[in-house]
Amino acid sequence: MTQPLLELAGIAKSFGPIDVLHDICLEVHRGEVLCLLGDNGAGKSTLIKILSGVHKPTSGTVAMDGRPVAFDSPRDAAAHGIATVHQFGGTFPLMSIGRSFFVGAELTRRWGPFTIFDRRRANEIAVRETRQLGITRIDDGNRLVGGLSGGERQALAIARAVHFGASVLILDEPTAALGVKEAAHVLRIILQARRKGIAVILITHNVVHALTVGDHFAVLIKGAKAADFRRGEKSREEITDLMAGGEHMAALEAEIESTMAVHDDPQPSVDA
Ligand SMILES: Nc1ncnc2c1ncn2[C@@H]1O[C@H](COP(=O)(O)OP(=O)(O)OP(=O)(O)O)[C@@H](O)[C@H]1O
Repeated sequence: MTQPLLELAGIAKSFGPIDVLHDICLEVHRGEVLCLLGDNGAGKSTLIKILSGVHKPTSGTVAMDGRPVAFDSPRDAAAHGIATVHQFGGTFPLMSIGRSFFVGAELTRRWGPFTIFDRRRANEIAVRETRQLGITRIDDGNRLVGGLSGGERQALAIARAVHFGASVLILDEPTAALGVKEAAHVLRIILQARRKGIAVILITHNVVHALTVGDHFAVLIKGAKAADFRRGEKSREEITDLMAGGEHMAALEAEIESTMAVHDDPQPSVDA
């Protein structure tokens, strides 16, 4: 296989006496979707915070294109091409679409002796880039971000990351708060980003969503990598069990069903 775009070797993270991540080794390639799976508290957010420059690892190395990198801040990680989109798109509800698209990288133009924000061009680009991802309902860059649906906000945030040249796109639970149709749209956008050669890291609790778009899967259990496999190597049931920390969900399901059966049993009728 080609050289990974992103390579984690022996990453560990402790917060004081609390060891949260242990010896995580992972490779992410261009044009692939890595699904990072795991139960609540498994360490997924901590790992992506290391990748997005929020936390520094206690030990271990991160390399991009074979060269070690260390991120001093989220801005530094972004400068290395790592974009992180959070559950609600991380956008600003009271800003217009165009302005939020260019936040931190304002497009300007001259107006007499002044330099001012180029609202018309910003709106034009934001709308065009988002529409290119198939969100055709976004047609006016002056609209407030707060008026967009959850899926549209995700699309806007992903379009922004793509526009600013992200090579790694980290999506933290992008479909968690969405209905079926909107989630499908976001999954389609993830595939579009993959087609552009972007390495996508998708954090999700939804096995169906992961299986729909994932090429590669890593499961964290209690801060350690418990499994690392490629599409087709494990069944949905096996993945669900792994995500539940290795406990057999099938056994739990059978238990629930038998309890429900007792409750559903029709009461014997008492004839007077
Ligand atoms: N700053 C911190 N200080 C101490 N402990 C922390 C800190 N951040 C995270 N932890 C602990 O690390 C563990 C992993 O947390 P993390 O948020 O990374 O898990 P997660 O897999 O993202 O969970 P979820 O799916 O619920 O978001 C948890 O037990 C959490 O309490």
